[in-house]
Amino acid sequence: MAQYTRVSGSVGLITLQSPPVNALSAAVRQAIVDSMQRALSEPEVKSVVICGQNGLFSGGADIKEFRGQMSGPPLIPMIHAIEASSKPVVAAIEGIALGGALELALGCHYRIAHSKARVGLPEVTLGLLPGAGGSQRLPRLIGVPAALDLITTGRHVTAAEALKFGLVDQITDHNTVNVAVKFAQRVAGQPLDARRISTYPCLSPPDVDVLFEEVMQRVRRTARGAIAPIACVQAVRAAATLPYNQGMERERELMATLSTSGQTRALQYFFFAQRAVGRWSMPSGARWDTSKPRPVHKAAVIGLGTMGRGIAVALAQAGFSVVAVETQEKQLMEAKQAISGMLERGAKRRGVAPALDKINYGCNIQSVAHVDLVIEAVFEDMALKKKVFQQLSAVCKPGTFLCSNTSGLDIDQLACQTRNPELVVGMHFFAPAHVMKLLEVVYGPKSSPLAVATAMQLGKKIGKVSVAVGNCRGFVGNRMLKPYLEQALFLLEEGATPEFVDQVLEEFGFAMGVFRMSDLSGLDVGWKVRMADGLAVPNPTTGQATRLRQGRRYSPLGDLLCEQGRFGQKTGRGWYQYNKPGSQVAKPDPWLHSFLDEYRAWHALVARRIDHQEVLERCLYSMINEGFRILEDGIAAGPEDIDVIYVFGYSWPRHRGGPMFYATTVGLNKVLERLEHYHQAHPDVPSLQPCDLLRKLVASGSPPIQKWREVIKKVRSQL
Ligand SMILES: CCC/C=C/C(=O)SCCNC(=O)CCNC(=O)[C@H](O)C(C)(C)COP(=O)([O-])OP(=O)([O-])OC[C@H]1O[C@@H](n2cnc3c(N)ncnc32)[C@H](O)[C@@H]1OP(=O)([O-])[O-]
Repeated sequence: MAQYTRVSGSVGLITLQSPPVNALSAAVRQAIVDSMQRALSEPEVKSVVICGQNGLFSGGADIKEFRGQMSGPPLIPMIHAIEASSKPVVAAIEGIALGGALELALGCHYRIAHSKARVGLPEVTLGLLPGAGGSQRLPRLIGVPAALDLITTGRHVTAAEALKFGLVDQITDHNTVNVAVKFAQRVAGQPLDARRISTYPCLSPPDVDVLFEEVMQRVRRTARGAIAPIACVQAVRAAATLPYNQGMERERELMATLSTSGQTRALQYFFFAQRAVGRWSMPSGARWDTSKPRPVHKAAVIGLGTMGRGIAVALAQAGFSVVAVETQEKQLMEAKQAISGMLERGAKRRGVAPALDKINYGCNIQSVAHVDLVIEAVFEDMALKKKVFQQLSAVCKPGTFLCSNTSGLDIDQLACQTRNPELVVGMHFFAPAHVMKLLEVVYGPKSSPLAVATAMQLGKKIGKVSVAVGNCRGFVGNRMLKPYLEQALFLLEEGATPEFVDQVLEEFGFAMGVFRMSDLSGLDVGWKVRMADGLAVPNPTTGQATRLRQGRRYSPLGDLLCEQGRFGQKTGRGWYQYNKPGSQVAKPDPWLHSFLDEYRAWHALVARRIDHQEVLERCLYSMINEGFRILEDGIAAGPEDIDVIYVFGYSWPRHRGGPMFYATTVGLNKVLERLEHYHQAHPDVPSLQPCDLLRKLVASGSPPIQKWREVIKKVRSQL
């Protein structure tokens, strides 16, 4: 809705009213059209101001409406009518003007923004382009280079930056609507021809072709298969090379292609999925809206290796007082230097003072006695972690939350070491912890809703997307990674190369294929875990038995590489070779190819030709199958949690929505049928055996992903 009032005698004020973000729903658009007609027909009204209620201009088109048939007046003619108005129209921008809302403001003759407002055209992040004239008006107003930047990245800019670009005419620290109304009174009756952006020529730099070529190359490189950024460049190019009307026609064509693509559906799903994970629930029935967090003022990090350093930086940068503890004197000094460097570089990038004084260092666990929350980040060794939790329980003041950054160990075993197991949760950060957005908050059977709520809130405050998950080996992310890694190794045994497997996965959209990723993370990490589990054994014998461990098929390939000291990038050798240890440029390694040949000969395996489809299906469907098991087990509350974890923590291409959403685009019946096929071919690989939930979803007609929770509830109630 929108409210129309007359203010100061001669100004028609249109206030958008559609909580929570005044999105431009059909009702809002209709109300704008009606209000404009009224303002134009009332002789007393000399000018118009458009604003949004509750200090928020608008979050743009109503994304929920994209799912169904559009109704109500379309945005394009509505904005054209505003621009063509004979009375000046001023946009009073408070809070945000994003997407269609900024396009609406670009149709106005003037734009006045509050100094704290943010504006942007984030349509690209939803798999779209600014398709209500934004791709044609913005370059005409602020020039091609700046428009290309804003439209292809979707980034929000501050009012100050918008003023610098000429995107807004004025910024104010005062009541924006009042300022805009006064402004509207002043400009009433003035000629408007020079204020209609669609009539402006599009000013391009002399080397505009080179610029478009460069931007297109950059976008193709970084898009990882996403089509919207490319369409955005094409639309701006149309603005730069065609008259306005023809440019609008091109915008319409490109928009039509994007809006029917699977990518925009995936990105819209993902937009809501990101918000859904904040509404967490636990199997006990505890929920986000009934569990209050306790404020955390002071936090501690125990163990200052790579993860601990990143966590300390993330906390300090968000304004928390941090006690950083490392018991080895030499490592403490190194960590101190590294953390200060990270804080200084981060502060320089953000143009703020480094938060060096937020961190106090200590080499004794006693120094955490007075903090509100501790994050343990010592080496991934259960015995060591148990000892730390015993010490923490004895040292910390009553009520301190004790969290572990373990990437997969049993939270419950750690909780059992403490006097208050209800205050123990996992906080699984991803490396580098001050950069990566994902945080898995892991609750054990004893974790209280208070502890979960507090960890979730802390995650939010330090800028993480936090997902609450249950306690099991590997939690959600690493548990699903296991079958994916396993299939990749089996494919090598059967005839593929690391380069081919990686190429297929990177073409799918992963930032890195499985082998390049393993080289980056370090092959020794998984090796140590497999040794502790009794899986990796030295000097295996020949024959079938070597490739069977604990009753299931096993590939010792990764162990054999580690036995040769090939730990990946850090040693300069892994699945690839590198110029020197630490180098990131992976090159195919002839040694590795001969090693694979010898391995196959040793085990009497005959290499066969493996195609693109088999690599994708075996790696991805086995991972998706594990995702269904996770849902069945109640470790993740819904598919959105899994998808958010995979996009933010494991570089799953966002335009494919996450593994569970991807399964719906493939078709659940097809995923089931292919899993059955591969399981028949590899009966000793349990991860290929389709899980019950997948079968039940297919049997119930493959409902849309938004309905899965109902089926899951039914499956669980039958257990
Ligand atoms: C021809 C077409 C051309 C135009 C295309 C477009 O305009 S495309 C659009 C271009 N615009 C964008 O891409 C902007 C997308 N939105 C945002 O970036 C952020 O939501 C924000 C910055 C507006 C507010 O951030 P914040 O952290 O303060 O809050 P929050 O994020 O938690 O959201 C609060 C609630 O509002 C909901 N909701 C929000 N926006 C929309 C919407 N447009 N629609 C519907 N709903 C929307 C959101 O789901 C949530 O609901 P819930 O879960 O409570 O039921």
